[in-house]
Amino acid sequence: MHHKLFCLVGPSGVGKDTIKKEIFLPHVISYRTRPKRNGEIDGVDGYFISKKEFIERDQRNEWIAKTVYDGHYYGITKDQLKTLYDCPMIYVIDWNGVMTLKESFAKNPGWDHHKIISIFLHAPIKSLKQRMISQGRDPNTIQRRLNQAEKDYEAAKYCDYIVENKDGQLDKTIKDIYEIIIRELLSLSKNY
Ligand SMILES: Nc1nc2c(ncn2[C@@H]2O[C@H](COP(=O)(O)OP(=O)(O)O)[C@@H](O)[C@H]2O)c(=O)[nH]1
Ligand SMILES: Nc1ncnc2c1ncn2[C@@H]1O[C@H](COP(=O)(O)OP(=O)(O)O)[C@@H](O)[C@H]1O
Repeated sequence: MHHKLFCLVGPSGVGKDTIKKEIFLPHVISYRTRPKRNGEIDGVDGYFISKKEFIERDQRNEWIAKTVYDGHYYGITKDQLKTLYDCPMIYVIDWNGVMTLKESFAKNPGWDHHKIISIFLHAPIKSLKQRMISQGRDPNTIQRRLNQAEKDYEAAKYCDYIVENKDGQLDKTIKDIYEIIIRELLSLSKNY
């Protein structure tokens, strides 16, 4: 039996990575082929690898929950989820990846896809833009991510929870997410 996997889903700039770091749970750190942003650390904010390595590992079927976002590849290996045997984890992932994970869990004995809990983080598009500008992200990348945001918002209707991350209210958002996590973990213990 494994623990619950809390997936943070949402458009760029909504605050997924910031919130992930504030939640006191082990993180699933994904491999990615996009360049490192200022201040990002390899092995902490992601494993930054080349497209060539990603494709080679793909040919060996190593990835589950892989995706392509803005021309870059992202994924994790099944082994990275072994921590779930000991405790719950948190994972920043897109809706594509949540679906792939659910399918993969459903096919594997001992893995329960109901234990994948998706939390959609929402903020209006003008906040996304302002937050990415404040981070000093490159203007072209910001524009491409804002174009993609329309599509990212659609995932909200499929997620288990929607949390609004209002401007200047990060603490409230974190509290809301902790409440969800605690509620979900209590329901897990009741089911045992
Ligand atoms: N399916 C999948 N999506 C991922 C993974 N890692 C990150 N993502 C998603 O890829 C997208 C881009 O992530 P990132 O480059 O960090 O950009 P940001 O959302 O602008 O911070 C986001 O929607 C993430 O949720 C992964 O391992 N699998
Ligand atoms: N509630 C909030 N109000 C204002 N700024 C926020 C809030 N939440 C996050 N931010 C800021 O928005 C920026 C984008 O957050 P980030 O976690 O990188 O987003 P994502 O991972 O979803 O792309 C960061 O500079 C972060 O500090």
